[in-house]
Amino acid sequence: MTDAIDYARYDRIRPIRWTGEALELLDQRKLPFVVEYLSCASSDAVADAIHALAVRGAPAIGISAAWGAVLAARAIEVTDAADAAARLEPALQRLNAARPTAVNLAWALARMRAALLRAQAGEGMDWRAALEAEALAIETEDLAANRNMGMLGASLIAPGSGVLTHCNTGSLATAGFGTALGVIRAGVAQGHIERVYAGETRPWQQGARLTAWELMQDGIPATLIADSAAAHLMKTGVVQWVVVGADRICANGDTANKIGTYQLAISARHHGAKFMVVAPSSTVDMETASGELIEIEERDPAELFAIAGTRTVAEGVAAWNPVFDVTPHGLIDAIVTEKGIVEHPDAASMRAMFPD
Ligand SMILES: CSC[C@H]1O[C@H](OP(=O)(O)O)[C@H](O)[C@@H]1O
Repeated sequence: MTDAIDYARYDRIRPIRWTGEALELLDQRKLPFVVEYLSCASSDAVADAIHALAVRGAPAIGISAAWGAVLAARAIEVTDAADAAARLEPALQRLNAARPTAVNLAWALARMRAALLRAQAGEGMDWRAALEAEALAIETEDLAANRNMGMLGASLIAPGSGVLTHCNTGSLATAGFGTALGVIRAGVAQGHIERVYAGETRPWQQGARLTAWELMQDGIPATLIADSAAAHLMKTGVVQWVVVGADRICANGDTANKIGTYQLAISARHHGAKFMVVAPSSTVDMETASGELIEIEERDPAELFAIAGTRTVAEGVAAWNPVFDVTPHGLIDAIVTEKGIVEHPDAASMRAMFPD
């Protein structure tokens, strides 16, 4: 499924680097003009980097937390795996508390706890080695999933199409290639996608600062739009698909994603554009029945008061800064994961795709 694309050309951007001693994170607060890595030598440093959005993107924060668990394991002086679980738990809790909405964080930490349990049961290698192998597996699986989803999602897009995307869902948000941006990369490579539009994604500007940078690195022509221009763009008829990522997909297909996604879905439906959510199965949370149960992260209102460090708002005004919203499954035409495509998602079709 994935042999038609030269993936090496998309591997230049690596936001997460495990050195064997520390986790190096490409500091996404400084992109696109400063390429600088943050070296995290402890699990708390990783938790801080996730909270501060030095590393962001649902899959990327899950992968980073997994490596954070490896760093925590190295910091505790126990040999017995049974003692390790209890000693490790506070650090895992601090990693999990770094951001609330993306389920990938909790999912990755659950994978690490399960690896520790297997080590405790005496299955094979030393427990610290088992955790390191699990973190590597989580990262490797994510890259393979993205490449597969790219082809699956691109197969839905007819030749000659225009696509609008939101936030950043590329190599910077994952183990590589990206989710929604992976579909765009595959669709462009196959000649299906002729026009790529990226929303700037206020207030953190993931689209303007990160997605535009990734697409220019690829040599893929792209047009940046203000978030507020999206409906007007769709009215002109140049957008056939809106393709976005996800931070948590519920059991009925309701999807939490970057703030502004919900209004894109409403506008897409009004203007006859299709709406695609692309995310690995690590983003699917079958334990959460529907979108109103998802905790929506609210960040410091001050993020709305300045651009690139320059204040643009009068003193004294209040601000409300939710950084995710929920798109109801009825506005989603397709959910693409590495396990396959769920068209017109609802509780039944989601359960059929994710039975256990
Ligand atoms: C493949 S990234 C998924 C998701 O994460 C982003 O949020 P943030 O930049 O705040 O971490 C955005 O919602 C992406 O769609």
